[in-house]
Amino acid sequence: MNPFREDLVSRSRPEPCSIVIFGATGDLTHRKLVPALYNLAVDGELPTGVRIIGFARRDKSDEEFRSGLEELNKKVSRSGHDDEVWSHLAENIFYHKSEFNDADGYKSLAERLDQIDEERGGKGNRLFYIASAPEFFDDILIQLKNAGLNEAKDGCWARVIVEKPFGTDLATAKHLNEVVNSTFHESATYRIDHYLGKETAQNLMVLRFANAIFEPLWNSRYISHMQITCAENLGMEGGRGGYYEKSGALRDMVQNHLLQLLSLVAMEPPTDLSADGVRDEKVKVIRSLRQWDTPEKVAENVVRAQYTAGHVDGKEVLGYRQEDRVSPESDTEAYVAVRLLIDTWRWSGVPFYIRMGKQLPKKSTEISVHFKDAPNVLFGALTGGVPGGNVLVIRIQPDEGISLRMVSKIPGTSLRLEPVKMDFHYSTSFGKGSPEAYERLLLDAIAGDATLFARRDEVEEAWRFIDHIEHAWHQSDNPPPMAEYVAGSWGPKEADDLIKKDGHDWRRL
Ligand SMILES: NC(=O)C1=CN([C@@H]2O[C@H](COP(=O)(O)OP(=O)(O)OC[C@H]3O[C@@H](n4cnc5c(N)ncnc54)[C@H](OP(=O)(O)O)[C@@H]3O)[C@@H](O)[C@H]2O)C=CC1
Ligand SMILES: O=C1O[C@H](COP(=O)(O)O)[C@@H](O)[C@H](O)[C@H]1O
Repeated sequence: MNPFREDLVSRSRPEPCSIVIFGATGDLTHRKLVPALYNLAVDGELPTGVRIIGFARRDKSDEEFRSGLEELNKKVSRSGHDDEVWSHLAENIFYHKSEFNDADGYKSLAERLDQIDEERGGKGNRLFYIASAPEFFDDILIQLKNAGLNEAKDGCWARVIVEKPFGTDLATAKHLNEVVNSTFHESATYRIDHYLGKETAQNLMVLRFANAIFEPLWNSRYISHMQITCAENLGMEGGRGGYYEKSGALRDMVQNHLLQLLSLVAMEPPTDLSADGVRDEKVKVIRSLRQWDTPEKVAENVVRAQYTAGHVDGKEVLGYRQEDRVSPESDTEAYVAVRLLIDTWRWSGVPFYIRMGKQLPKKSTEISVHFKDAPNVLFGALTGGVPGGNVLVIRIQPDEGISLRMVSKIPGTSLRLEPVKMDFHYSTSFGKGSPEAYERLLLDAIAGDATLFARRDEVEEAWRFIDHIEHAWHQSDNPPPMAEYVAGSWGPKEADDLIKKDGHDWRRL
């Protein structure tokens, strides 16, 4: 639910509904979606009368489906496993067996949904969650339409959540958008980006627009540059290599999650907090990105790399090209660093740097805002100054929080300066952990609030930017080279050079 003033946001209360999950025997449903619904139930936030209908092709009874979900919920739920809450939820879980392209399966789904509503007093609201591999997205949407399940009936609503990846380039994203919008109205379409559901990502707008002290400084006059880092200490575990080979770091993380974070940190204040009010401003940021539209510009502003064998968390790990389901000649990047410029009045001349990599020393995602140095006229003369004295760090995960680095006098009789840190940790300030991103996002979709979901134009603008880079890498005559870094290190030397060219360094995490 939108945390802001109720009278300023257009959304309704979460209502009873049937949530149909396509791909319900899969990993996402078991590890994320059902545990998220369970946690909402534990916190008393799930409206009574929410039903979950799993749709997949293998044979399973309702009971078998429930017990498989329960087994995993016990392992992964952030609030443990309460038998009473679970059994109440489980009474409302059903399984529907069908192939994604079988028209009869959707006809019988429609009948089953009506029957569940009739027996259990449901209203007929429907939330369709497409949690399948992307090659099935079209089929599922078209079959929903053919079965009339896309239409809101008798004062009820029908909405669709579409999982990532939302296309693999601009053309495929546009095609998918055509299919989605010919099936569901844009206002009933929820393109999920789980980074937008993370607590600190949501807090970005609050930090910027509910505190009078930051916004006056939030521009090229006071900010030297910003960095967005997403470090992961995993490689291609669990057979992910096959998927990753077709994706790579740029498409897997930058096109969606990291450009979404960039748009939140760089957008103008929205005129209101409605879904479109916020998304209108976010899309302007992505639309204003200077395009790296030649191989030369890509070589100058983007670094791609693969890891070689090394050690992460004290364990020996393989190089990217030796990973399961990865080609020994792979030209897929497991690391990317991009220098971005946003051609707006506010950000003229301020570089933004995004880096993302697998098999780095630790898992950490953060945004750092580096302020310009104070004039060097007073303390500089005595001490040499403290360059990079003011940095605001927004920790997205783990240890969610915000810190501000400032320069202080070291106690003593002489004038010596050193940076110190003011630190806010969610866990200690609020005394409780944050909900999982999927909890918040599922509840928002049930409540009809699309603020934290990507709109069609945002997705397409992001692909427009990414496509030029992918084109230079894979389709040009002089592709920029692939760099290397040792697994467990902080990335390739070329990425350090990229930021050093502007006189900056990556923040040490
Ligand atoms: N797993 C994760 O953590 C994340 C996943 N995602 C995205 O979510 C989506 C699903 O991922 P994930 O759960 O990992 O995938 P899985 O491969 O684990 O699950 C695929 C599901 O699709 C069903 N399925 C496949 N083919 C058919 C068919 N022809 N007809 C009916 N059902 C079929 C399978 O059913 P059956 O078992 O009956 O074959 C299974 O339920 C992907 O788009 C992925 O990118 C996004 C973020 C995180
Ligand atoms: O979407 C994806 O996200 C995960 C990282 O998510 P996080 O919430 O753990 O930060 C990433 O590992 C994966 O490759 C990507 O597909």
